[in-house]
Amino acid sequence: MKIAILPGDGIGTEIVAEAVKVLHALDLKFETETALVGGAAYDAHGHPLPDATLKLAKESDAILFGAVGDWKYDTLDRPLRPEQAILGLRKNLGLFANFRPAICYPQLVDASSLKRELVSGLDILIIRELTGDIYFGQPRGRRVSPDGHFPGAEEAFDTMRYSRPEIQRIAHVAFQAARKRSSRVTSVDKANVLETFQLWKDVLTEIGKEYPDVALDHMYVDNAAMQLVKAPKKFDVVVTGNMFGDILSDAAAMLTGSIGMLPSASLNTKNQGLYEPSHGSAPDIAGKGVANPLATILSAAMMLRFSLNQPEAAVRIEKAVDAVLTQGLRTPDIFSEGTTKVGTVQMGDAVVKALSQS
Ligand SMILES: NC(=O)c1ccc[n+]([C@@H]2O[C@H](COP(=O)([O-])OP(=O)(O)OC[C@H]3O[C@@H](n4cnc5c(N)ncnc54)[C@H](O)[C@@H]3O)[C@@H](O)[C@H]2O)c1
Ligand SMILES: CC(C)[C@H](C(=O)O)[C@@H](O)C(=O)O
Ligand SMILES: [Mg+2]
Repeated sequence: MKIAILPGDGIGTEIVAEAVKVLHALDLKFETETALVGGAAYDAHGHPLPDATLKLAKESDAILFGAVGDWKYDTLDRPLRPEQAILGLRKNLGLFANFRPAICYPQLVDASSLKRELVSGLDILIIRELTGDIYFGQPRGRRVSPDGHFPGAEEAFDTMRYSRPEIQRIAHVAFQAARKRSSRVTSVDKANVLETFQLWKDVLTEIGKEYPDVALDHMYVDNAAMQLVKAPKKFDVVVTGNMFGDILSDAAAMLTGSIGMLPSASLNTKNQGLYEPSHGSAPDIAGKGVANPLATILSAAMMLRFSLNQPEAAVRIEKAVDAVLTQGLRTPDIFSEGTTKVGTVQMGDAVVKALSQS
C-alpha cells in the first residue's frame, strides 16, 4: 500500500502530521511519500501542482491531503493559485464522488451552533459531485475592455455545465450509499431557474426508478440551506452538484460543532481516493498549534475503509476519536465549559494513546 502525503499550506502541515502519526500507530504495512502541493509547491517550483506531485498521486493507492491556499496568493492568476492544485488532482484522477459525512458526536452537542435537540444523533451524508459543474465548465474567462478602461477585466464568465453521464454516475453513488443507510436520498438542485439543474433533476428521477426501495425527494438549494439549519435530522443522504455541495457541506459542518470535525473522501471509479478535511488552510490560525486535527484523522479512517481495505483499522481510529472526546479533550473550536482545552499536537497524541489502549 502506498499513501501519498500532501500536507499543503497553513494548518495543512499541522493537521496532516497528526493524522500520519495516528496511521503509524496502527501497525499496518504501508509506504508513504510526501510531496509539496499548493502555495508551498508554488514557492519552491513555481507551480501549485508540480508534475512530480501529480505523478506521485497517480501511482499511489490513496492520497492524504491537508489544505491549500493563503491570502498572499490572491493576486496570482488563476492557473497559479494554490487552490488549482486540489482542483487539478480531482480532475486528473477522476475523483468525481465526494463524501462528506456530518456526524454530531454526542459529546459535542453543545459545541454545535444549533440547539441540542436539533443535532443530537445527527448523522447525514452529503454526496457532492466533484469534477463537473461551474468549477470546470467551459468556456470561462475574462474580457478586457477594448479601450483599456478596465485593464483587469470588464466582464468575466464561468459556465455551469453537466452531462447526462456525469449526473447518472453520481446518482448511482448516492442511491447505493442510501441503501446502506436509511434508504432516503434528497437531491438538491436549482431546477426552477437553471437548465443544468433541470437536467440534474430529470436524471435523478430517472435513475431513482432503478432503486424502488430508496425514497427520493427533490429540494431547491436555497430551501435546503434553510432546512439544514431548521431541521437537519430530516436529511439522510444529500446528493448535489459541485458548487452547492461546497457551500452546503460547510453549513452542515457547524451542525457537528466545527468545520474541524468534517472529514471527506473523494473517489474515482477504481476506488482510488483522496482524503482531506472539508475545511481549508485556515491562515488565521496557522502556525499557532490550535487547529483541530480530528477531521483529518477521521479522513485517514475513511481512507483505510474505502481505498486500503482495512475497515477494522478505520473503526479503531473512529473509536479512538470518540474516546478522546469522552475524555473531555477539545481544541478551541469545539471547546465548551467543563472541558479541557488542548492544542493540535496534544489532540493527536491523545488519539494515539487511545488507540494503544483499544
Ligand atoms: N481543500 C482545500 O484545500 C481548501 C478548502 C477550503 C478552503 N481552502 C483555502 O483555504 C484558504 C482559507 O479559506 P477560508 O478561510 O475561507 O476557509 P477555512 O476553512 O480555511 O477557514 C474558515 C474558518 O474555519 C476555521 N477552521 C478551519 N479549519 C479549522 C480547524 N481544523 N480547526 C479549527 N478551526 C478551523 C478557520 O480558522 C477560519 O476561521 C483559502 O485560500 C481557501 O481557498 C482550501
Ligand atoms: C479550495 C477549494 C477549491 C475547495 C472547493 O471549492 O472545492 C474547498 O472549498 C473544498 O470544499 O474542498
Ligand atoms: Mg469548501
